[in-house]
Amino acid sequence: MCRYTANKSMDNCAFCNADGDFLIVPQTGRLWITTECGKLQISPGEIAVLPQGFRFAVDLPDGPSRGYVAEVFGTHFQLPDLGPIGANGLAAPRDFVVPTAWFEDSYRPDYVIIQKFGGELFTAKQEFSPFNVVAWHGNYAPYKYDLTTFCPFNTVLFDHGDPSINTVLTAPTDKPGVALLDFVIFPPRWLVAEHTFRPPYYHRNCMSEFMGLIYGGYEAKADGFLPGGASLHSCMTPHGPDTKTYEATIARGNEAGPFRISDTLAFMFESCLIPRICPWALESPFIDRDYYQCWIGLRSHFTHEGASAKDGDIQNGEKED
Ligand SMILES: O=C(O)Cc1cc(O)ccc1O
Ligand SMILES: [Fe+2]
Repeated sequence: MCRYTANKSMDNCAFCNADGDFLIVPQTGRLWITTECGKLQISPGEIAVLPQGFRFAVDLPDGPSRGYVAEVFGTHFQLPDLGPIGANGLAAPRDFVVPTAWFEDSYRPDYVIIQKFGGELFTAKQEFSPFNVVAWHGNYAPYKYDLTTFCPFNTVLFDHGDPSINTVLTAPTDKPGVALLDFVIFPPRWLVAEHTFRPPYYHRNCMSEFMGLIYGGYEAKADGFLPGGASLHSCMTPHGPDTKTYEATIARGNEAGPFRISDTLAFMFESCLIPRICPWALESPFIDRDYYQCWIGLRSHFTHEGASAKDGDIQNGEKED
């Protein structure tokens, strides 16, 4: 999982990932992607999956562009099992779009194919465009998906559900319920839970969570998490809402009515693997070394008031020996 930035369209060259599948999440600037199956044009708010082995070239119609990419090995993305949700909900198969065949039959001297294989890049030269497929059929193809067509399900009475309820696509492992990578979104939606702390709970867990923001703000971060930014909470690293969000939520109390979270689109790549941070990222001047400050000042709002002390309870000020 990583972020990408690009300032130049690919010229007379194509890329091919022999290792795994790419999931691309643009945040700024459209991507016009030519593949062997045809063209996919994606805008921020849409995603594309470029499966292992397809050659593709990317044009930047809006100039400089950035976003996020996840890569999975040894399996492919699929829709999550809907379980008790039943037949319909979350991402619907009808909203996934595959390209229509498109081809160019031209002489292209010095056309370069860049192939990622075993984590290394190899180049080969040829004299023709790789986009010479006149027609295709089958069920292994690049595709795109518009995240606004996602139909969220969530709590309608109490408690905060696991974010996996917002899974758009999952790359499974052999262990049921444990994903190599879940692509989860936090789209505009209604919050209605009663007697519930509605933002994400404070937690640490066995999955590693890489988050990005496509537009707007994120419900757990009042400050410091901006569109285009990213956070990583690796396996068993405690995290949760920043102090400002926590205090604002507590101040609203139990009587907060239905509330619509609008103008926001955050997402998470959630993996059972532990991401290794590359030196390039660790040395980046853009690392937020003060990130922990967002939790400074967190204080307990719990009191013993109203609770009758039982024998054996430890009272404030007493010491346990
Ligand atoms: O950490 C996060 O912000 C992502 C997240 C959101 C949520 O609603 C519940 C759990 C969780 O990890
Ligand atoms: Fe989390």
